[in-house]
Amino acid sequence: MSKPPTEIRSDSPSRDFLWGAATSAYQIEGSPLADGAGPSIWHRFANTPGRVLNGDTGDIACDHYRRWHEDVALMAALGVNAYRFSVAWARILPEGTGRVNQAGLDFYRCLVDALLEQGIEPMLTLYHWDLPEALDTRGGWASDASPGWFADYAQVLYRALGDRVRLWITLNEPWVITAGGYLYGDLAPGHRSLHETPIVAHNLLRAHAAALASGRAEGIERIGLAVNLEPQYPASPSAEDIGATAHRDAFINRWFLDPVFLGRYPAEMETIFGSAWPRHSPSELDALRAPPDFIGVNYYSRSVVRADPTEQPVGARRVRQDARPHTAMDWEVYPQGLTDILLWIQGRYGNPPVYITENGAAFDDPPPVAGRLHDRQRVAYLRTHLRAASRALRRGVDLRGYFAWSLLDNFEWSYGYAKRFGLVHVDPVDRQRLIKDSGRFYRDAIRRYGRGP
Ligand SMILES: OC[C@H]1NNC[C@@H](O)[C@@H]1O
Repeated sequence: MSKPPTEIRSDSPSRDFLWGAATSAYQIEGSPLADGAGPSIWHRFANTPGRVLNGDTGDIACDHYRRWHEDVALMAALGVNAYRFSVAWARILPEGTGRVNQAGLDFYRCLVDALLEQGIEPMLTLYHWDLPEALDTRGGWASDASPGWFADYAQVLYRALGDRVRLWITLNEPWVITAGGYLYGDLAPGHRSLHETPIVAHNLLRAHAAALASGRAEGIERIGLAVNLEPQYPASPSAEDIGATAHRDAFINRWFLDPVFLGRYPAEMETIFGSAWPRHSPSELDALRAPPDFIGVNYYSRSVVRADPTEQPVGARRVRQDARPHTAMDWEVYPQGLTDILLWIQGRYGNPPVYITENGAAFDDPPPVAGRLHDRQRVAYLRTHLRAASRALRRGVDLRGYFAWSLLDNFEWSYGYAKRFGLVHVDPVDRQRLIKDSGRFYRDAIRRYGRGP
C-alpha cells in the first residue's frame, strides 16, 4: 500500500477548523458478512422479526462497502475536509478476539488512503454499537472481560492505521449503548435490566480507559470520547421540577463525563438506581479517570423536564414544547441548546478541545424533482445550529470542528430507513446518491466560513 500523501489540497478550507460529515459502519456499509467478517449484535438484532420498523436491516444499507469510492468523491464534491466513520469490529476480529481478518483491515485502509488522497482528515470511531455477536454470547458489555477485549481490538487498529489516522474516538455515545441496549431494550442487544445497566456503563468506562492507555502505548496522540448531550431545562421553578431536571441531567449528561474527567459518578446515580447501583471502591472510581484529548459532542435537541414519579428510574419526563418546531424524530429544534451545552462543558471540565461530532435532523423530505431535493427544513436546521456553534466559539469554547449527521440517508437503528438524516439522498431501491439542497448549503458554508462557523 503506497504511503499516503501528506500535502493537503491547496483549495481545501483552513486546517484550523474541521468541516466534516459523519456516518457509522452498520448504518451505511451493508455486506455485513463479506470477506470473512463475523456477525455483529446488530446483524442478529435487525434480522430478528419485530425489532426494527418495517423489518428493515443493514444487510444492504447504503451499500457503502462496495460504493465507498463513490462516497469519497461525494465528500470531495461537498468540500468537507474531514470524515467521521466507524470500524465494524467484527470485520477486523470476526470472533471478537484472536484471529485478525486481513480483508477487513484492507477495506478500512483503502478507505483512509482514498480520504487522504482527497485532503479529507479521517476521524475513526472504534465502536459505534456493533459488538461482535461472538462476544455477546460471552456476556457482551456486561462481562468483566469486555474492557480487555476492546483494548485488544483497539490495539490492532492503532497498529494498522495509526500512521494514517490522527483523530480517534473510543466509544460513540456510551449512554445510548447502555440505556438503549440494556435498560429500555430498543437497541441491540435488547436487554431490559435495571441491575445490568450500571454494570455495563462501568465496563464501557473501563473500556474507554483501557483503549486510551492502549493508544498512548502505541503513540496515538488524539483520542476522544463521543457523547450524546442533551441540555435539561426545568418546566417550572418548582423544587420538584428543578430536582427532576438535575436527576435527568446526571443520567444523560454527567454519567460518563464526570468519571472520565473527575474520577467520580454523579451523586444522583445512587438515587436513580437505588439498590441496583453497585458499590465502587475509591480505586475502581479512580481507574475511570481517563480524560480524552477531546470530547465529541453529539447534539440534536434539548429537554424541558417535569417531575414524574411514574417515569422510572429517573422520576422525570420530557415535556413536549408544542409551540416549537420538531423534527421527524419528534425532537424539538432548539439551536440555543447547542451553545448552552458547549458552554457547560467549558465551565465544568476546564474548556477541553471539542468537536461537534454529530449534529443534524431527520425530516420527511420531499421526493427529488428534476435532479434536485429541496430539504428546506434541514437547511434551516443546519444554518441555525452553525450559528449556535459560532456563538460558543466567540465565547472561548475550544471548538475544533463540526461534523454533520449524516453524510447519507442511512439505517436509523430501530426506525430502519423511515428516518432520513442525510445531506445526500439515497434512493431506497437502487441506492443512487443525490446531493440535497442541505448538502449544497453545507458546501457553500464551508467555502464561506472555512476557518470556523
Ligand atoms: O439518531 C441520529 C444519530 N444519533 N447518534 C448516533 C447515530 O448512530 C444516530 O443515527
